[in-house]
Order: sequence, then C-alpha cells, then structure tokens
Amino acid sequence: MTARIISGTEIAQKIREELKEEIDLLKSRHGITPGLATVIVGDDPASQTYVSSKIKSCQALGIFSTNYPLHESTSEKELLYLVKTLNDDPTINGILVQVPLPKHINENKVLTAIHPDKDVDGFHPVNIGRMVIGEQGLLPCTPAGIQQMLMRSHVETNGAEVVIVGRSNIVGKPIANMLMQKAGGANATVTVCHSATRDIASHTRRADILISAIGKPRFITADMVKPGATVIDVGTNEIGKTPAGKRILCGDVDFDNVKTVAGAITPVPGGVGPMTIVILMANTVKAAKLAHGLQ
Ligand SMILES: Nc1nc2c(c(=O)[nH]1)N[C@@H](CN(C=O)c1ccc(C(=O)N[C@@H](CCC(=O)O)C(=O)O)cc1)CN2
Repeated sequence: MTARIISGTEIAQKIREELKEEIDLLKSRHGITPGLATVIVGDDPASQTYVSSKIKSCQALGIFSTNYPLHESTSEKELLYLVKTLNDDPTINGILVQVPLPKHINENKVLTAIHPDKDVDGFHPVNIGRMVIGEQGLLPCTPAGIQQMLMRSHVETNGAEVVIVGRSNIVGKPIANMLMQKAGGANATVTVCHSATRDIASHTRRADILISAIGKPRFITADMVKPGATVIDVGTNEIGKTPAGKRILCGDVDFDNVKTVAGAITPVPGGVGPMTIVILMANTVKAAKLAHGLQ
C-alpha cells in the first residue's frame, strides 16, 4: 500500500483561485487593493527564498506589496521604528517580519509591536488569545495551512488521536490548540511531544494524524507510524545544494519508507510550505477587509 499524497501545491492553487476572485471583487466594488509589507533583516538564504515567494504570490494575486530588506546590523530601535511607521500606513493592511531575526534583536518585542489587526502572521499575543478562546482573529499561517489541508482532503479529525512532534511558538503550540478546538475546530484529542518527551515513538504510533515540526531530517521513520495514519510533514530541512546552488530539502519524515505505511502523507517540498504562503495571502485579504469594515 502506498499513501495518498496530500499536495499542498494543489490545495494552495485552489485557494489562490478563490482569493483572486475575492481580491478582484474588492477592487471592482470597493476600490480596495490589499497591501502587504514584508521586512527581512540579514541575508539568510532560506529567509530570502521565503520572502521572495511571498512577494511573487502577492504579484500573482494583485496584492500590493512593498519589501524592506534590512542589513544584518540593523538595530532593534531602527526596526521598531519601521514597524511603527508601517502600523500607521493606511496603504498597508498586513505587516510581516521574517523570522528568525539576528540575535541582537528581541524577536518577541518586534513581533508584538505589529498592530494586531495588521499581524498577518498571527504571532501577536492578541491573535493567539483570540485563537485560544475561539474568537475571530488572524491565524498563524502554517497551522492554518495544515488545518486547510486536513479539511480539504476530508481527513476525519473529530475525536481523532493527533500527535504533534514539536512545540514551537509558530507551529507546534498553535496547531495543537487549533486542532483541539470544538467550535469550528477539529475536535481532536491532542498530544504534544518535545525534547523532554520519553519514548516519542510510543506516542507517534498511537496517532491517527501525526504532525512533525521539529526540523530534524527524516526523524520520523516507518516504525514510528500507525498503519493508515495521516502524516503531515512541516520540516523544511536543507540537506545540500545542487551544482547550480539550489537548496536540496527534505522533511522531518522519512518519506520513501513512511509512505508505505501511512494512509496519507504530505511531501517536502510541495506540502505544507506552499500552504504557509497562501494562508498569508488570505490573512492579508482578511486584514484589508477588517480595515475597511467589511469583515
Ligand atoms: N514571519 C514569518 N517567518 C517565518 C515563517 C512564517 O510563517 N512567518 N515560517 C517559516 C518559513 N516559511 C515562511 O516564511 C516558509 C517555509 C517554507 C515555505 C515553502 O514554500 N517551502 C517550499 C520549498 C521552498 C524552498 O525551495 O526552500 C516547499 O516546502 O514546497 C514557505 C514559507 C519560518 N519563518
């Protein structure tokens, strides 16, 4: 048996088509063009790839985007000043500061300086709080992308055993909360494994839905997966470069072996990654509608 492939590339394309219609209507009926500001500090190649993908996605959809590539030495004070300027800019509905930031900058201080209504990453405590209590807000892109993959692929989540490996602030913790939600959520039973968890495999083998977001290449092996389980691989681990210098990626999951056990699986690349980008686009449109009292 070989697992069904859950293609983030295909699902993201479908969502992009839906968004394009929404954006065209915003423009034709209300004269509104959603605006996204992207901020990147330093020259990390992976971050540059991701921000470039976000900008290209804006251009394809007709979202106004403006990029602020800052030098590695940019001070925290200078970055906070830029964020404040963008908070006050009416043409900008969403602000994205690419993480990780250089060590001399307090990341949480910068991310919480973004106005919650422009926090299209869904990282701000106000949006995290809204998510936890089930109120409308801006959801973090990768967790919301995973939720869309599960919903649109008709993966049964109600009462499902979900095991998440990883407890980061941008994936593990928020996806755990989202999938345990009842109203509008997955209504699942959630376990979160992390660096202090003993015998991780004893948990992963229980999972109907296994989500790995730890950044360890091929960490999840076939013996760690329940036959027929749905496996969501959030890992984007660089394991080398092509002769042309392009990054070679693999996920947290040993895809070639796990796909012989799993019932459904997401690939890397082409799985969760594209969903992160398209949910960012959706959040920017949502923020634009909110700013104009249409949401
Ligand atoms: N401000 C933010 N910073 C970061 C976020 C985020 O959501 N907001 N998430 C991650 C990185 N990330 C988004 O920026 C991200 C990761 C991967 C992809 C993606 O499309 N990956 C492709 C492969 C791309 C490649 O060739 O490297 C895939 O998996 O198919 C998009 C966005 C950390 N920082």
